[in-house]
Amino acid sequence: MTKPLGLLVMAYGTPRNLDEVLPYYTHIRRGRAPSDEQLADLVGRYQAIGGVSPLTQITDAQARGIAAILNSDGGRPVRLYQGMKHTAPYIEDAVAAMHADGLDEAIGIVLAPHYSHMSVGGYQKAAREKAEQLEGPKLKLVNQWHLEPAFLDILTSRVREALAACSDPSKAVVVFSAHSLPERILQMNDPYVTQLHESGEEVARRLELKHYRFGWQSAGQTGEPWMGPDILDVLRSLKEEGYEEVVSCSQGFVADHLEVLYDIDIEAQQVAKELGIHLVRTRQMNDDKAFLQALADAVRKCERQGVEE
Ligand SMILES: CC1=C(CCC(=O)O)c2cc3nc(cc4[nH]c(cc5[nH]c(cc1n2)c(C)c5CCC(=O)O)c(CCC(=O)O)c4C)C(CCC(=O)O)=C3C
Ligand SMILES: [Fe+2]
Repeated sequence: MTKPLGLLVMAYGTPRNLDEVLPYYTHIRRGRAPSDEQLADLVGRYQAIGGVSPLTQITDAQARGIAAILNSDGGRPVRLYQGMKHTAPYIEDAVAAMHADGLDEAIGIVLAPHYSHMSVGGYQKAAREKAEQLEGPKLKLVNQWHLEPAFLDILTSRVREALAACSDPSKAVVVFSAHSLPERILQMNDPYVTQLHESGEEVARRLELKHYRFGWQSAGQTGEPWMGPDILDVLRSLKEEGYEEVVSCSQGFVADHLEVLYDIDIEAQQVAKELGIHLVRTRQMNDDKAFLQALADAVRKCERQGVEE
Protein backbone atom coordinates (compact mmCIF):
# COMPACT_ATOMS: atom_id res chain seq x y z
CA MET A 1 0.00 0.00 0.00
CA THR A 2 1.34 3.42 -0.87
CA LYS A 3 1.87 5.77 2.04
CA PRO A 4 -0.58 8.62 2.41
CA LEU A 5 0.43 12.08 1.32
CA GLY A 6 0.97 14.43 4.23
CA LEU A 7 -1.36 17.43 4.13
CA LEU A 8 0.17 20.30 6.07
CA VAL A 9 -2.45 22.99 6.66
CA MET A 10 -0.82 26.13 8.07
CA ALA A 11 -2.58 29.05 9.74
CA TYR A 12 -1.84 32.05 11.93
CA GLY A 13 -3.04 30.68 15.28
CA THR A 14 -4.72 32.62 18.07
CA PRO A 15 -4.53 32.61 21.88
CA ARG A 16 -6.91 30.08 23.43
CA ASN A 17 -7.61 32.37 26.40
CA LEU A 18 -6.60 35.80 27.68
CA ASP A 19 -3.61 34.40 29.62
CA GLU A 20 -2.11 33.22 26.36
CA VAL A 21 -2.20 36.70 24.81
CA LEU A 22 1.21 37.69 26.24
CA PRO A 23 3.16 34.65 24.97
CA TYR A 24 1.31 34.89 21.64
CA TYR A 25 2.07 38.58 21.18
CA THR A 26 5.68 37.98 22.22
CA HIS A 27 5.98 35.24 19.60
CA ILE A 28 4.53 37.51 16.90
CA ARG A 29 7.17 40.08 17.89
CA ARG A 30 9.90 37.43 17.51
CA GLY A 31 10.58 37.06 21.21
CA ARG A 32 10.37 40.70 22.28
CA ALA A 33 7.64 41.17 24.89
CA PRO A 34 5.15 43.98 24.13
CA SER A 35 4.88 46.98 26.44
CA ASP A 36 2.16 46.88 29.12
CA GLU A 37 0.19 49.37 27.06
CA GLN A 38 0.43 47.32 23.86
CA LEU A 39 -0.59 44.18 25.75
CA ALA A 40 -3.55 45.91 27.41
CA ASP A 41 -4.66 47.24 24.04
CA LEU A 42 -4.60 43.77 22.46
CA VAL A 43 -6.32 42.13 25.45
CA GLY A 44 -8.97 44.84 25.20
CA ARG A 45 -9.58 43.98 21.55
CA TYR A 46 -9.98 40.28 22.33
CA GLN A 47 -12.35 41.19 25.19
CA ALA A 48 -14.37 43.31 22.79
CA ILE A 49 -14.99 40.28 20.56
CA GLY A 50 -15.98 38.08 23.49
CA GLY A 51 -12.64 37.18 25.11
CA VAL A 52 -11.40 34.72 22.55
CA SER A 53 -11.22 34.56 18.79
CA PRO A 54 -13.17 31.81 17.00
CA LEU A 55 -10.11 31.30 14.77
CA THR A 56 -8.96 28.04 16.41
CA GLN A 57 -12.27 26.31 15.71
CA ILE A 58 -12.54 27.76 12.22
CA THR A 59 -9.00 26.75 11.23
CA ASP A 60 -9.70 23.25 12.53
CA ALA A 61 -12.94 22.99 10.55
CA GLN A 62 -11.23 24.31 7.41
CA ALA A 63 -8.31 21.89 7.71
CA ARG A 64 -10.54 18.87 8.34
CA GLY A 65 -12.83 19.92 5.53
CA ILE A 66 -10.01 20.11 2.98
CA ALA A 67 -8.71 16.71 4.09
CA ALA A 68 -12.19 15.18 3.83
CA ILE A 69 -12.59 16.46 0.26
CA LEU A 70 -9.15 15.15 -0.72
CA ASN A 71 -9.91 11.77 0.81
CA SER A 72 -13.03 11.36 -1.27
CA ASP A 73 -11.91 12.69 -4.66
CA GLY A 74 -10.37 9.45 -5.89
CA GLY A 75 -6.84 10.88 -5.72
CA ARG A 76 -4.01 9.89 -3.39
CA PRO A 77 -5.26 9.71 0.22
CA VAL A 78 -3.93 12.37 2.58
CA ARG A 79 -3.17 12.48 6.28
CA LEU A 80 -3.86 15.86 7.90
CA TYR A 81 -1.41 17.82 10.05
CA GLN A 82 -2.12 21.31 11.30
CA GLY A 83 0.69 23.75 12.01
CA MET A 84 0.30 27.30 13.34
CA LYS A 85 2.66 30.22 12.91
CA HIS A 86 2.27 31.65 16.40
CA THR A 87 0.64 29.01 18.66
CA ALA A 88 0.97 25.32 19.38
CA PRO A 89 0.89 23.06 17.49
CA TYR A 90 3.54 25.06 15.59
CA ILE A 91 4.40 24.45 11.94
CA GLU A 92 7.65 22.84 13.08
CA ASP A 93 5.69 20.44 15.37
CA ALA A 94 3.51 19.37 12.46
CA VAL A 95 6.50 18.69 10.22
CA ALA A 96 8.17 16.72 13.03
CA ALA A 97 4.98 14.66 13.45
CA MET A 98 4.90 13.85 9.73
CA HIS A 99 8.52 12.79 9.93
CA ALA A 100 7.88 10.64 13.03
CA ASP A 101 4.93 9.02 11.25
CA GLY A 102 7.24 8.02 8.43
CA LEU A 103 5.64 10.08 5.66
CA ASP A 104 7.87 10.57 2.60
CA GLU A 105 5.94 13.33 0.86
CA ALA A 106 3.72 16.18 1.92
CA ILE A 107 1.96 19.19 0.47
CA GLY A 108 1.72 22.38 2.46
CA ILE A 109 -0.91 25.08 2.08
CA VAL A 110 -1.37 28.31 4.06
CA LEU A 111 -4.87 29.55 4.88
CA ALA A 112 -4.21 32.96 3.32
CA PRO A 113 -4.89 33.61 -0.37
CA HIS A 114 -2.07 35.98 -1.37
CA TYR A 115 1.69 35.50 -1.18
CA SER A 116 4.05 37.85 0.60
CA HIS A 117 7.60 37.08 1.65
CA MET A 118 6.56 38.49 5.04
CA SER A 119 3.47 36.33 5.46
CA VAL A 120 3.11 33.08 3.51
CA GLY A 121 6.87 33.07 2.86
CA GLY A 122 7.46 32.93 6.61
CA TYR A 123 5.18 29.91 7.07
CA GLN A 124 6.92 28.14 4.21
CA LYS A 125 10.38 28.88 5.57
CA ALA A 126 9.44 27.37 8.94
CA ALA A 127 8.15 24.20 7.24
CA ARG A 128 11.07 23.88 4.80
CA GLU A 129 13.75 24.39 7.42
CA LYS A 130 12.25 21.76 9.74
CA ALA A 131 11.85 19.24 6.93
CA GLU A 132 15.46 19.85 5.82
CA GLN A 133 16.73 19.47 9.36
CA LEU A 134 14.90 16.14 9.79
CA GLU A 135 15.63 15.04 6.20
CA GLY A 136 12.02 14.48 5.33
CA PRO A 137 9.27 14.50 4.37
CA LYS A 138 9.78 15.97 0.91
CA LEU A 139 7.64 19.10 0.78
CA LYS A 140 5.72 20.75 -2.00
CA LEU A 141 4.21 24.10 -1.07
CA VAL A 142 1.28 25.99 -2.55
CA ASN A 143 2.45 29.59 -2.92
CA GLN A 144 -0.89 31.32 -3.48
CA TRP A 145 -4.42 30.42 -4.47
CA HIS A 146 -6.11 33.80 -4.93
CA LEU A 147 -6.88 33.04 -8.60
CA GLU A 148 -8.27 29.53 -7.99
CA PRO A 149 -11.52 29.64 -10.02
CA ALA A 150 -13.67 28.20 -7.23
CA PHE A 151 -12.28 30.81 -4.82
CA LEU A 152 -13.07 33.67 -7.20
CA ASP A 153 -16.59 32.28 -7.64
CA ILE A 154 -17.32 32.37 -3.95
CA LEU A 155 -15.56 35.70 -3.38
CA THR A 156 -17.69 37.16 -6.15
CA SER A 157 -20.87 35.73 -4.67
CA ARG A 158 -20.00 37.14 -1.22
CA VAL A 159 -19.58 40.64 -2.68
CA ARG A 160 -22.81 40.26 -4.69
CA GLU A 161 -24.62 39.23 -1.52
CA ALA A 162 -23.31 42.24 0.42
CA LEU A 163 -24.25 44.61 -2.39
CA ALA A 164 -27.76 43.19 -2.33
CA ALA A 165 -27.99 44.27 1.32
CA CYS A 166 -27.40 47.90 0.29
CA SER A 167 -30.41 50.12 -0.29
CA ASP A 168 -28.98 51.30 -3.63
CA PRO A 169 -26.37 48.77 -4.88
CA SER A 170 -25.67 50.85 -8.01
CA LYS A 171 -24.39 53.71 -5.85
CA ALA A 172 -22.49 51.62 -3.29
CA VAL A 173 -18.70 51.38 -3.39
CA VAL A 174 -16.79 48.15 -2.68
CA VAL A 175 -13.58 48.41 -0.64
CA PHE A 176 -11.27 45.41 -0.95
CA SER A 177 -8.83 45.18 1.93
CA ALA A 178 -6.03 43.04 3.26
CA HIS A 179 -3.62 43.12 6.19
CA SER A 180 -1.18 45.97 5.71
CA LEU A 181 2.53 45.18 5.71
CA PRO A 182 5.57 47.40 6.21
CA GLU A 183 6.23 49.57 3.15
CA ARG A 184 9.65 47.99 2.71
CA ILE A 185 8.01 44.99 0.99
CA LEU A 186 7.61 47.32 -2.00
CA GLN A 187 11.40 47.32 -2.43
CA MET A 188 11.52 43.51 -2.18
CA ASN A 189 9.75 42.77 -5.46
CA ASP A 190 7.00 41.22 -3.35
CA PRO A 191 3.92 39.93 -5.23
CA TYR A 192 1.47 40.76 -2.40
CA VAL A 193 0.09 44.05 -3.73
CA THR A 194 -0.18 42.79 -7.30
CA GLN A 195 -2.00 39.64 -6.20
CA LEU A 196 -4.50 41.61 -4.09
CA HIS A 197 -5.28 43.72 -7.12
CA GLU A 198 -5.61 40.63 -9.32
CA SER A 199 -8.30 38.99 -7.20
CA GLY A 200 -10.17 42.23 -6.49
CA GLU A 201 -10.07 43.32 -10.14
CA GLU A 202 -11.41 39.93 -11.21
CA VAL A 203 -14.38 40.24 -8.84
CA ALA A 204 -14.96 43.80 -10.05
CA ARG A 205 -14.89 42.59 -13.67
CA ARG A 206 -17.32 39.75 -13.04
CA LEU A 207 -19.78 42.02 -11.22
CA GLU A 208 -19.16 44.94 -13.59
CA LEU A 209 -18.48 47.15 -10.58
CA LYS A 210 -18.27 50.84 -11.31
CA HIS A 211 -17.24 51.88 -7.83
CA TYR A 212 -14.47 50.05 -6.01
CA ARG A 213 -11.27 50.81 -4.12
CA PHE A 214 -8.37 49.03 -2.45
CA GLY A 215 -7.37 49.75 1.12
CA TRP A 216 -5.25 48.33 3.92
CA GLN A 217 -6.24 47.35 7.40
CA SER A 218 -4.80 46.24 10.73
CA ALA A 219 -1.41 47.95 10.30
CA GLY A 220 1.02 47.29 13.15
CA GLN A 221 2.57 49.86 15.47
CA THR A 222 6.23 49.13 14.84
CA GLY A 223 7.74 52.56 14.24
CA GLU A 224 8.31 51.96 10.52
CA PRO A 225 5.90 53.03 7.77
CA TRP A 226 3.16 50.55 6.78
CA MET A 227 1.27 50.50 3.49
CA GLY A 228 -1.76 52.75 3.21
CA PRO A 229 -4.31 54.09 2.78
CA ASP A 230 -5.83 52.60 5.89
CA ILE A 231 -9.43 51.50 5.48
CA LEU A 232 -10.57 54.11 8.02
CA ASP A 233 -9.08 56.88 5.88
CA VAL A 234 -10.62 55.29 2.78
CA LEU A 235 -14.04 55.56 4.47
CA ARG A 236 -13.39 59.24 5.26
CA SER A 237 -12.43 60.10 1.70
CA LEU A 238 -15.33 58.10 0.25
CA LYS A 239 -17.65 60.20 2.40
CA GLU A 240 -16.07 63.35 0.96
CA GLU A 241 -16.63 61.97 -2.53
CA GLY A 242 -20.31 61.62 -1.65
CA TYR A 243 -20.70 57.89 -1.12
CA GLU A 244 -23.23 56.79 1.47
CA GLU A 245 -22.98 53.00 1.25
CA VAL A 246 -19.82 50.90 1.41
CA VAL A 247 -19.27 47.17 1.07
CA SER A 248 -16.18 46.03 2.95
CA CYS A 249 -14.56 42.90 1.53
CA SER A 250 -11.59 41.77 3.66
CA GLN A 251 -10.32 39.58 0.86
CA GLY A 252 -6.95 38.95 2.49
CA PHE A 253 -8.58 36.92 5.28
CA VAL A 254 -10.59 33.73 5.18
CA ALA A 255 -12.08 33.49 8.66
CA ASP A 256 -13.99 35.46 11.25
CA HIS A 257 -11.16 36.53 13.54
CA LEU A 258 -9.87 39.58 15.35
CA GLU A 259 -8.97 41.53 12.21
CA VAL A 260 -12.51 41.16 10.93
CA LEU A 261 -14.59 41.01 14.12
CA TYR A 262 -12.76 43.96 15.70
CA ASP A 263 -11.01 45.96 12.97
CA ILE A 264 -14.03 45.95 10.63
CA ASP A 265 -17.11 45.09 12.71
CA ILE A 266 -16.25 47.37 15.64
CA GLU A 267 -13.63 49.92 14.60
CA ALA A 268 -14.57 50.55 10.97
CA GLN A 269 -18.29 50.34 11.81
CA GLN A 270 -17.78 53.04 14.46
CA VAL A 271 -16.09 55.37 11.96
CA ALA A 272 -18.77 54.62 9.36
CA LYS A 273 -21.45 55.48 11.89
CA GLU A 274 -19.78 58.80 12.71
CA LEU A 275 -19.60 59.58 9.00
CA GLY A 276 -23.19 58.54 8.38
CA ILE A 277 -22.09 55.73 6.06
CA HIS A 278 -23.95 52.43 5.79
CA LEU A 279 -21.17 49.81 5.95
CA VAL A 280 -21.93 46.22 4.94
CA ARG A 281 -19.25 43.56 5.35
CA THR A 282 -18.99 40.49 3.12
CA ARG A 283 -19.29 37.17 4.95
CA GLN A 284 -15.98 35.41 5.53
CA MET A 285 -15.26 32.04 3.91
CA ASN A 286 -14.94 30.04 7.15
CA ASP A 287 -15.78 26.37 6.46
CA ASP A 288 -17.95 26.92 3.41
CA LYS A 289 -17.83 23.78 1.27
CA ALA A 290 -17.24 25.56 -2.04
CA PHE A 291 -14.35 27.48 -0.49
CA LEU A 292 -12.70 24.33 0.88
CA GLN A 293 -13.10 22.75 -2.55
CA ALA A 294 -11.04 25.62 -4.00
CA LEU A 295 -8.26 24.86 -1.52
CA ALA A 296 -8.45 21.14 -2.28
CA ASP A 297 -8.12 22.03 -5.98
CA ALA A 298 -5.00 24.07 -5.21
CA VAL A 299 -3.49 21.14 -3.29
CA ARG A 300 -4.09 18.66 -6.14
CA LYS A 301 -2.63 21.14 -8.64
CA CYS A 302 0.48 21.52 -6.51
CA GLU A 303 0.75 17.74 -6.19
CA ARG A 304 0.74 17.44 -9.99
CA GLN A 305 2.91 20.42 -10.84
CA GLY A 306 5.37 20.59 -8.02
CA VAL A 307 6.57 23.81 -6.53
CA GLU A 308 5.31 26.78 -8.52
CA GLU A 309 7.98 29.37 -7.76
C1 LIG B 1 0.00 39.57 6.50
C2 LIG B 1 -0.65 39.19 7.79
C3 LIG B 1 -1.80 38.44 7.95
C4 LIG B 1 -2.65 37.82 6.84
C5 LIG B 1 -2.04 36.55 6.31
C6 LIG B 1 -2.04 35.43 7.32
O1 LIG B 1 -3.10 35.02 7.78
O2 LIG B 1 -0.93 35.01 7.64
C7 LIG B 1 -2.07 38.34 9.36
C8 LIG B 1 -3.14 37.65 9.93
C9 LIG B 1 -3.46 37.60 11.29
N1 LIG B 1 -2.91 38.36 12.29
C10 LIG B 1 -3.50 38.01 13.49
C11 LIG B 1 -3.19 38.60 14.74
C12 LIG B 1 -2.19 39.53 15.00
N2 LIG B 1 -1.24 39.99 14.11
C13 LIG B 1 -0.40 40.93 14.74
C14 LIG B 1 0.68 41.60 14.15
C15 LIG B 1 1.14 41.48 12.83
N3 LIG B 1 0.52 40.79 11.81
C16 LIG B 1 1.27 40.89 10.64
C17 LIG B 1 0.93 40.35 9.38
C18 LIG B 1 -0.21 39.57 9.11
N4 LIG B 1 -1.10 39.04 10.02
C19 LIG B 1 2.42 41.69 10.96
C20 LIG B 1 3.50 42.03 9.98
C21 LIG B 1 2.32 42.06 12.31
C22 LIG B 1 3.27 42.95 13.10
C23 LIG B 1 4.30 42.17 13.83
C24 LIG B 1 5.17 43.11 14.67
O3 LIG B 1 4.63 43.78 15.57
O4 LIG B 1 6.36 43.16 14.39
C25 LIG B 1 -0.83 41.04 16.09
C26 LIG B 1 -0.15 41.92 17.13
C27 LIG B 1 -0.94 43.11 17.51
C28 LIG B 1 -1.38 43.93 16.32
O5 LIG B 1 -0.55 44.44 15.57
O6 LIG B 1 -2.60 44.01 16.18
C29 LIG B 1 -1.95 40.19 16.24
C30 LIG B 1 -2.78 39.97 17.49
C31 LIG B 1 -4.45 36.98 13.23
C32 LIG B 1 -5.24 36.23 14.31
C33 LIG B 1 -6.43 37.02 14.77
C34 LIG B 1 -7.15 36.36 15.87
O7 LIG B 1 -6.56 36.05 16.90
O8 LIG B 1 -8.37 36.16 15.72
C35 LIG B 1 -4.43 36.73 11.88
C36 LIG B 1 -5.25 35.74 11.11
FE1 LIG C 1 -1.14 39.48 12.09
